[in-house]
Amino acid sequence: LIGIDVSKDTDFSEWYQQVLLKGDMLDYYDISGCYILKPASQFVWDEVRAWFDLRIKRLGVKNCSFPLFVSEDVLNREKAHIEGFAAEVAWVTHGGSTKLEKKIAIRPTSETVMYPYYAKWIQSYRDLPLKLNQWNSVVRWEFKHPQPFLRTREFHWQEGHTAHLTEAEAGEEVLQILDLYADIYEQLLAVPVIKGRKTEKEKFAGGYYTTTVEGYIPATGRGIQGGTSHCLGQNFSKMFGITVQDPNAKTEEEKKNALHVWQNSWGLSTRVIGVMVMIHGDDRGLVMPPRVVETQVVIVPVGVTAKMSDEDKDALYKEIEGLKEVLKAVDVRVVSDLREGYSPGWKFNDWELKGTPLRLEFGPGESKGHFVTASRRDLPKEESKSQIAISELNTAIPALLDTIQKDLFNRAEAKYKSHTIKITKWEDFVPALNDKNVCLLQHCLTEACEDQIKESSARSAEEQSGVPQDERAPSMGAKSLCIPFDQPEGIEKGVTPCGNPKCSNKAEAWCLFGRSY
Ligand SMILES: O=C1CCCN[C@@H]1CCCn1cnc2cc(F)c(F)cc2c1=O
Ligand SMILES: [Mg+2]
Repeated sequence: LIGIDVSKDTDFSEWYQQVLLKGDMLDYYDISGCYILKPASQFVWDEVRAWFDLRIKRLGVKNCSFPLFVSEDVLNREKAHIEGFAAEVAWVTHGGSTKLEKKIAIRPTSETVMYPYYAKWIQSYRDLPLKLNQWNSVVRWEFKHPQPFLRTREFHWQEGHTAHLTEAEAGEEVLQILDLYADIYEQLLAVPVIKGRKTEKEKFAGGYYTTTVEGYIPATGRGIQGGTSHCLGQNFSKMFGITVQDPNAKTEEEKKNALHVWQNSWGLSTRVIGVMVMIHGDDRGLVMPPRVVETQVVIVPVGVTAKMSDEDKDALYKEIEGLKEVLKAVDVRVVSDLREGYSPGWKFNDWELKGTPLRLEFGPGESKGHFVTASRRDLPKEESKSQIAISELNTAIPALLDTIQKDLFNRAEAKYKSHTIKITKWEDFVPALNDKNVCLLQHCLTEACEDQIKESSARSAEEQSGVPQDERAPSMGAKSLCIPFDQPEGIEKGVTPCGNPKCSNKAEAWCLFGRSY
């Protein structure tokens, strides 16, 4: 087992694969776009799930399970909804050697599976709000190069689907969920995100509007969509006939016209793990946030030499077990690495690859002085060591883990902020992208302009690099990431609104643009 043999800065995609493999987060599978989540990454997803599940239940959401399969007729229920996605649908065509009469789709998302039952179950306004969620996996047969966690053909996620009597009530919930998504990133994964609304071009076409949390990957300077909470308006309730009687209807006439319910749908996937790894990892491997990592502290015996007597070694190991108990008593997830035949240095490297936030070295010196030698994984080696008195362990270690969590977030936030720049002159845009920035443009929010910006930024990248765009690789064209809720100060009059010299529209809002995943 050797370390990472490429640098994050010079060969990012190779670095990412090695960090995940050598950090024991996943293993590869013979079907392209599919990966095995090993316990280290499953633990992260389980922590995210427990945290989110508790909070959506407080909002009155219930979990349920709908079938994995969607009949062809049901999936194609509304051409409009599916047309742009047809190429991504995976189909079952045989049972054994018997060809099926009609092929069956594997769910890519569950609107068409669930909403016929919403129409059946929702009769009166007293059945509202209906709030159901599924923790499941879905399949999308992506064409672009797969990337572990970020773009996979099967992925685990949650998909929430709610129905409300009024637009206002739906709108309130859209934002409650978006806030929870932002909290997952910022509080659990130590990843800063920007909240905003998707433009008409980038929103979920079947919906009314899309809100999103947008992350930023410093190593590539690319934005990344972290999770989406859509208001579907009445689009799907009109498609599927989900109606209730108007509770305020007075006359028989009014009673007859049914109200179409207002719906939301919201999803967050195991993509969160990839974002966390890409942001915090370094050339020694994973760097894991204490809040979600399976093992927060590892205790490694040091100074155990061949000339040490067995009883001295046993005594030292016994002391280490005692230290573990002290930490377990304050809910620290701690292990000791007593493997024989491996040097301390080998063990240090192994746990650094796994991104274990804190290593405690304990040998005869520490034992005599009643302290441990602590090493923080998130700091450069030379700055990472400190001595902690054994009597302080039960308060100092939890505090130190909390400090590591906060420092990881603060460093990532500083990088995001310093690489988000306001552009007021078109000629500054592409150079800013090439400097690994995401850009705030005063944008007219028209789709035509977005297309223009995307294609001219892609073209100038090709001209500069001389390399044609690989259709399966992430695009070099910049796209709109979101219209941040937190808008910079007012729109400057007279400035080319959307960075598109040919645009003569009025600037409507500051819009975040960037190359993305
Ligand atoms: O993004 C979410 C959150 C969770 C529930 N779904 C919404 C919208 C999903 C948009 N979407 C996204 N991808 C799709 C891929 C397909 F193959 C397909 F048939 C349909 C879709 C599709 O509708
Ligand atoms: Mg897609």
